Parts: sequence; C-alpha cells; structure tokens
Amino acid sequence: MVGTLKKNTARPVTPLGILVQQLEQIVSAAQTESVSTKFEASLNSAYKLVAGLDSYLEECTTSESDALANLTTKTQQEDWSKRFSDGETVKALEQEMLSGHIEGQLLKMLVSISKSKRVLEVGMFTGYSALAIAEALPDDGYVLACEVDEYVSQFATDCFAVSPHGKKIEVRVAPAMETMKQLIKDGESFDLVFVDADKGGYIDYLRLLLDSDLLADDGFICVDNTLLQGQPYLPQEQRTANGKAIARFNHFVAEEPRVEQVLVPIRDGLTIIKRK
Ligand SMILES: C[S@@+](CC[C@H](N)C(=O)[O-])C[C@H]1O[C@@H](n2cnc3c(N)ncnc32)[C@H](O)[C@@H]1O
Repeated sequence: MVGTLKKNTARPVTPLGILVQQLEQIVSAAQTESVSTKFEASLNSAYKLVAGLDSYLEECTTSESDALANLTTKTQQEDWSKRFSDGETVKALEQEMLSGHIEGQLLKMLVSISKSKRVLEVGMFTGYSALAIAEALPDDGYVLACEVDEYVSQFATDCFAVSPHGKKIEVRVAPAMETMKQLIKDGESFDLVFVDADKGGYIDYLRLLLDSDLLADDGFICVDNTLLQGQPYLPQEQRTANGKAIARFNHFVAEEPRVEQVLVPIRDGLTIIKRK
C-alpha cells in the first residue's frame, strides 16, 4: 500500500547543512526587513552557492546500489525515538547517524584504490558504511563490524542478507573496545579501520590501533565526524560533549608524532590517518 510508510526528514548535521539552514533563515528575514536590493542580491547569491552544493555532489558521484538505497529508506522510515523509549535500543539512535551516498562512495574508492581486503568498522548503526565497503571488497574480502546495540545489529543483518556482498560482513555485538582487544589477542590485523562510534572513545581507539598490530603496517584509518558540525573550531562555549571530545581528538592527532593525517571536509568531516 502506498503512503503508509513514514519517511522522516533528516535535520542538518553537517557544517554545510547547518550553514544552509541558517542562510535560509537570514534570506527569509531579509524579505521582511528593509534591506537594500544590493544586500538582498548578495545574500541570495551566497545562499545559492552553498545550498546547491550537496545535490551537485550527489549528481556528480557514482550512484549508490539498490541495496544501499533501500537500507537508507528503511533507516529513514524507522521511528528511532520510539525504539529507544520502548527500550529496544540501548542508545538513543537517529537516522542522521547514517553516513550515506557521498561518504559511502569515498570509502568505496579508498578501499578499492588501496586494494584493502580486511576492514574493521567501529560503530556500524544500520550498516550503510559496512555494506558500501563490502561492495568495494574482492570476493574474499572481509568486514568485521563492531556494534554495541543488538537492535540495529539485527536491522543491519537483515539488510545485508539481500545483498550479494552481505556475506563478507561479520557483526560483533559488544562494546568496540572489548572486541578490538579480543582481536589483538587473536592476532588479527586490518588494512582499513573505519572509526564511527562513541566520540568520547576516539582517542582510546586510535591509541590502541597505534600501540598494537591491529592496524596492518601499511594500513590506514578513517575517522568520521571530525568536524562535528563545526564545533571544534567554534567558540568553546558552543561545544557539546561530543564537540569537546572531537576537539580533543583532533588536537591529539595533530600532536601524535607517529602519524600523518588529513581532515577531509566531506559531510561532517572525515580524517584519514596513516603511520608515518
Ligand atoms: C554514527 S553511528 C555509525 C554509522 C555507520 N558507520 C554508518 O556509516 O552508517 C554510531 C554507531 O556506533 C554505535 N556505538 C556507540 N558506542 C559504541 C561502542 N562503544 N561500541 C560499539 N558501537 C558503539 C552506536 O550504537 C551507533 O550505532
């Protein structure tokens, strides 16, 4: 039946998305204020410059697979706040956590260019990035996804089952730090580690990766949300707990002599890190 499924609209969670929303409000306020025609024209021009960017990136980037598009729709249709209030998820989750088309395609490119075969994901949610990465891996490639929440883990596993690449993904439901320590004991190592879980844990995850053999010698790490809605460079009093954690993490990375890194301003910021 058409029209019975709920599709929530995502709120902006990237510096660009927030800027577009703020400019929208200023453009609309300018219509009721007596501003000069020249000022209004410059404002509209600034608004168009930023408002068109995300959809242009979508247009110019290789399309996502049907499996990834369906996973996104399913994630948008879920009532995450009810799942949490009903006690089905252990954490308050939201559709905005899903990385999506552009970042997913970047991860796919990195996997395929680096010829990675084994990928560790720290923080899976409904599985968008895990499945995107799996799509770029060879047939014998492997993704181990760490996720603490049983509900999303099952949600993702159901989505993986309808993709031919789903068989490359193993999910471990436990705090990621526990899983990573066990993997070290088991002598496992990975070509790429994608960190996208609790922001307060980022420094510990990175330390563990650098102090152990969990990251292969020529492996690399991608860390998500390192722009955290602009909070790390905005005045300190505007920072949430996650904003403070990311500001500390970015500083830690910048001061860590064993690595080189680049913060790519895609979506909410993605830092790519490798050993020197
Ligand atoms: C931002 S979402 C991941 C999004 C996903 N990588 C994607 O691209 O669609 C973060 C996920 O990390 C999980 N998480 C948070 N803390 C965790 C922990 N300590 N160990 C494992 N997973 C954790 C949350 O339950 C949530 O599903």
